[in-house]
Amino acid sequence: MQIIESSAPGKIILFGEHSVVYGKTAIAVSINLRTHVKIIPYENETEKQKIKFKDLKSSQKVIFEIIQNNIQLKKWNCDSKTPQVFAVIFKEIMKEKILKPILIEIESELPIGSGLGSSASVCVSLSAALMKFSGKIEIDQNGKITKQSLQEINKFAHLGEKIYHANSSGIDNTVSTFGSILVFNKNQDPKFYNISKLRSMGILIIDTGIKRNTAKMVKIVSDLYSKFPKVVDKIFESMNQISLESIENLENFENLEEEQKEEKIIENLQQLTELSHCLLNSLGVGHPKITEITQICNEFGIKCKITGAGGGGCCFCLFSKNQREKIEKIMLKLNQIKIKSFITSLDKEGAILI
Ligand SMILES: Nc1ncnc2c1ncn2[C@@H]1O[C@H](COP(=O)(O)OP(=O)(O)OP(=O)(O)O)[C@@H](O)[C@H]1O
Ligand SMILES: C[C@@](O)(CCO)CC(=O)[O-]
Repeated sequence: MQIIESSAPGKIILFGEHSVVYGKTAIAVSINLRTHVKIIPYENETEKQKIKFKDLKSSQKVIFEIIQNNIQLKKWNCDSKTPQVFAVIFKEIMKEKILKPILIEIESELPIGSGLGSSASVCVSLSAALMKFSGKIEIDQNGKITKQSLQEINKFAHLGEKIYHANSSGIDNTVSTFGSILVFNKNQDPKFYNISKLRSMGILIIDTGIKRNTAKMVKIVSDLYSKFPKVVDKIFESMNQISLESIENLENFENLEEEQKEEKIIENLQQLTELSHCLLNSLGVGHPKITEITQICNEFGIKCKITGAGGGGCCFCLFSKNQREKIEKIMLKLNQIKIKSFITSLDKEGAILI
């Protein structure tokens, strides 16, 4: 058997994190930082699967044993839920198939537990690789995974995401599976926009360095919602409206020249990200470090927003070609106070096999 390799992107949520869990519309985009999975035939040991987290400490190596086609977690000296996620996706995809011993390696370009969808990209790339391993994946004549197989990958990946946090809306795995600009409502079919609409848009990612856990942040919002349902629902509704406004914005300005049109769209998106950020703060998922970062960005007239669950992790600024100089100044200033930042861009590619 040959080595199987897959990858899937991380994401930022432009609008509607948290409210999306309650059935509101949100917008996410895939970014060009990816998680890579390798399945390597493992010749020496029989009846064993190993999974290696290249980004986590080497002691956090897990051994699975297959006993009568059932996966047992034999050694699990690791506080990540990834072994459990792997076991569930593996069982679901492999079903009754005879298993060959394999080594699975997971490695990511994404900061982990930081709002860039690291867990979803693990679930998606793992599902894609295991689908290939099981021989169930369909590839079209351009060598791409077919839409139908992507839908299956997404379904398996969502099972994994639900282990990381039970209340997963499915937005992170969906954007990681299909890529592009995703309009997501968990009660409707997903809709995608071509990223050529925002070809020149840059994204500055700023990492507070504060690790947090999506499940805990989702719980904070759910507690607030239980206490003040009428108030919080109004906040969710405003967030929903911001998403709808941004879709209109993407579809507007047909009468303008391409470049002017993109400038206008980005300008409006920036204003909407500021509104969205304030609403997230009101839900209790902000952090003093993010407030400090937001103020620095404001000094240069640039808007900054939380992405994902909040409570630390990463925040981002959207910028147009003309704002590049300001962004570089922000990066310099952040660097002086030891805050890491980097520039990335949209990536239209979702899950792929290499
Ligand atoms: N490269 C990786 N290798 C192994 N496990 C990983 C890797 N990346 C992420 N994980 C798992 O995902 C968990 C982080 O998931 P979590 O949902 O809290 O954050 P996130 O996905 O980065 O953020 P968000 O859901 O807000 O976008 C980690 O604690 C780890 O268990
Ligand atoms: C916080 C949240 O809305 C987004 C996490 O990236 C959770 C979810 O939608 O599953």
